[in-house]
Amino acid sequence: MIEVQNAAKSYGRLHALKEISWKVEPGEFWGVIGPNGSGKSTLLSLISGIEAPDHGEISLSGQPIASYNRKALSRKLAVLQQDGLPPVSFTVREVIEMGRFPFLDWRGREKDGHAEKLMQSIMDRLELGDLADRQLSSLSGGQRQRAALGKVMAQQPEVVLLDEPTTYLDIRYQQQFMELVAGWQREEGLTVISVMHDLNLASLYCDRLLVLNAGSLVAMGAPSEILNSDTMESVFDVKSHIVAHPDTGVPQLLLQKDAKNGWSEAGD
Ligand SMILES: Nc1ncnc2c1ncn2[C@@H]1O[C@H](COP(=O)(O)OP(=O)(O)OP(=O)(O)O)[C@@H](O)[C@H]1O
Repeated sequence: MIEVQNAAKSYGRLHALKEISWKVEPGEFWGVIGPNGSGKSTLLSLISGIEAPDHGEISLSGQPIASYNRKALSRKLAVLQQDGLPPVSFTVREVIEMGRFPFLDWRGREKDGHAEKLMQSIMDRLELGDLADRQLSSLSGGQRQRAALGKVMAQQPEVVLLDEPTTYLDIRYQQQFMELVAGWQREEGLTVISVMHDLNLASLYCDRLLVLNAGSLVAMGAPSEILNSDTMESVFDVKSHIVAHPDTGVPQLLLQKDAKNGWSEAGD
């Protein structure tokens, strides 16, 4: 589905990404993890075609990303940022309809006769019915992010790129958001690549994790292969305990308090 071959990107003298090679198969759910500034968003911007690599190749369904025109790319791939929609005066319904842009003909008319049904099913699924006529500027961050997901769903892409999509959400909305994406992915066989800062969420929802550190790809594999105390220390510089999730067995991270900061159990 997506192939990244020796892709590198620098900003001035800073090597944001150094020779990354990576293959994503259709229907996989990948989490991209790594410390601040490790190149996660840069990798996503190369895959989405927003930026071009300095060298190397990125292809989607066997064709270079750069060879797609905007509409053709939008039918294949959608991007959702951490703050997916600004608080503007468009209503939720209008914004979700904007997701249909790649499917409009030259007169701005919908080519797909089932679009109305699709809109309704998205509204129902995301429980946006009551918010449909509200302006984005009157919604909470969590509600706006649900509307942003609706817009991306209306786009009916094959690949979704999510850049820290749950950053501003409270714990309930984080879970709800990831469940909605996971349900959509299972039903449609969607390919998902999500930059994640919350490693426990990443472990719960992603099939595979790609780890970046200082612009280099340092590990990839199932969460059970990746999330261990050694990686946490070498990549993230934190001391942790890894425990198995009682329901699913996937690794979950517990931070250790840092004794270097002068704290000790005995309080001395
Ligand atoms: N447009 C740009 N111009 C200059 N430097 C940039 C630009 N975009 C990113 N960088 C730099 O490239 C490096 C990687 O940035 P990137 O945003 O990809 O990291 P990240 O892993 O997504 O970080 P975070 O977790 O903090 O969001 C950083 O040092 C960043 O400052």
